[in-house]
Amino acid sequence: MTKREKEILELIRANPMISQLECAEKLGISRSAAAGHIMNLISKGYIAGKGYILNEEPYAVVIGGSNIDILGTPLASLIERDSNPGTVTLSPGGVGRNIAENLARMGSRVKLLTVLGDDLYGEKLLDSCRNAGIDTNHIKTSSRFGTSVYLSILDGEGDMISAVSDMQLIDELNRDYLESKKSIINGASLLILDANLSEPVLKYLAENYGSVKDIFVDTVSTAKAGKVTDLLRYIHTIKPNILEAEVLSALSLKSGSSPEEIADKLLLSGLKRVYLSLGIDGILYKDSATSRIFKREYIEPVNTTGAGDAFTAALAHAYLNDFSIDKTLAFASAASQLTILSRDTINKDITAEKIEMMIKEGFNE
Ligand SMILES: Nc1ncnc2c1ncn2[C@@H]1O[C@H](COP(=O)(O)OP(=O)(O)OP(=O)(O)O)[C@@H](O)[C@H]1O
Ligand SMILES: O=c1[nH]cc([C@@H]2O[C@H](CO)[C@@H](O)[C@H]2O)c(=O)[nH]1
Repeated sequence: MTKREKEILELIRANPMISQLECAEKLGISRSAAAGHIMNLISKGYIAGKGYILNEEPYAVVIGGSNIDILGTPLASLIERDSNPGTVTLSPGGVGRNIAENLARMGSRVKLLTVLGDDLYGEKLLDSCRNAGIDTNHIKTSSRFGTSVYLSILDGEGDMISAVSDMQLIDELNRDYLESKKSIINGASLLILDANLSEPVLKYLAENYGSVKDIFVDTVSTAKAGKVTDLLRYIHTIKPNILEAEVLSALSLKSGSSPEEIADKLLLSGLKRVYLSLGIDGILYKDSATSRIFKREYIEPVNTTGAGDAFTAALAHAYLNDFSIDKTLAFASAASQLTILSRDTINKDITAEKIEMMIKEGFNE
């Protein structure tokens, strides 16, 4: 398929009833040229029939941050305010990008809307996304700031001690860019956002798409979760950990609220489904009719970074494939477990089949 045919196919995918003239105008070519490309797409079998109805799977659109993760792990217990011998590794990261990569590796179709710097890290991230099977055609590259970086120090157990995220570039993921991707977003079966996005962008997406699309949100961190507090009514599914849920609900365990009460308060806002992640204690799920606690056996983590992102991706895969709530809980928890067994933020071996196997046989086999 030529680049031009690809562009036309994207337009038709987003709007199967689009006319030749509209295609031509959007691409700045003549109507007859557009007609020629469409004929080629028909003869190559990409267009199934009149009306341009395509035979294709539904897809998710992920809109969020991409980072290079630099993870330092000391060989012995960390000595603060000192230089610790250990290992330093680089891996592709960023919550939105991680969700997209996990989702693609699970076998779902996914298009990523993110922004990368015009530098080596940006190229590395673009490659990693392509290799994972993400549709990268709509990613923005900007030379205004460098590619975002996340720097984290882990303890001997693979748990994060502290981290700094440098993500100024996310401001380039702005309303103008998203307006230009309207047709891609409109064609999505599911919209997944992360709280790396700026407050105005989150508001714009929630207000414009919340009533026509199911929106999943990953709250990222306690520092960023607060950006979606006033948008909960537009959100279908959210997966905060307990600290992020405290920010969202303005309740706290310390002042006597239980995780159930915190989840209930979030549901009162109009949100449909809450997966409250409790770390090694598992997950509390709540919707207006159901409440469940789900916990798998404890496993010794290698690196817990990215466990939550794999969980959100698995929720999305389950949604796109109509899993029951029970199956969703088992699937998403097993996806997190596979992730914490990997040294990198993403377990490159993650597939839906591997996750199913983990559910049946446990992690030893
Ligand atoms: N050591 C462990 N053993 C078994 N399951 C675990 C373990 N750690 C995490 N999990 C599973 O992974 C899920 C998500 O983990 P966790 O609560 O650490 O992520 P999070 O805080 O939501 O996200 P993030 O990765 O962004 O910090 C948990 O709900 C649990 O099901
Ligand atoms: O503020 C942020 N901190 C951390 C991340 C990313 O979280 C991932 C782990 O869950 C990791 O890849 C990091 O880049 C982010 O996107 N924004």
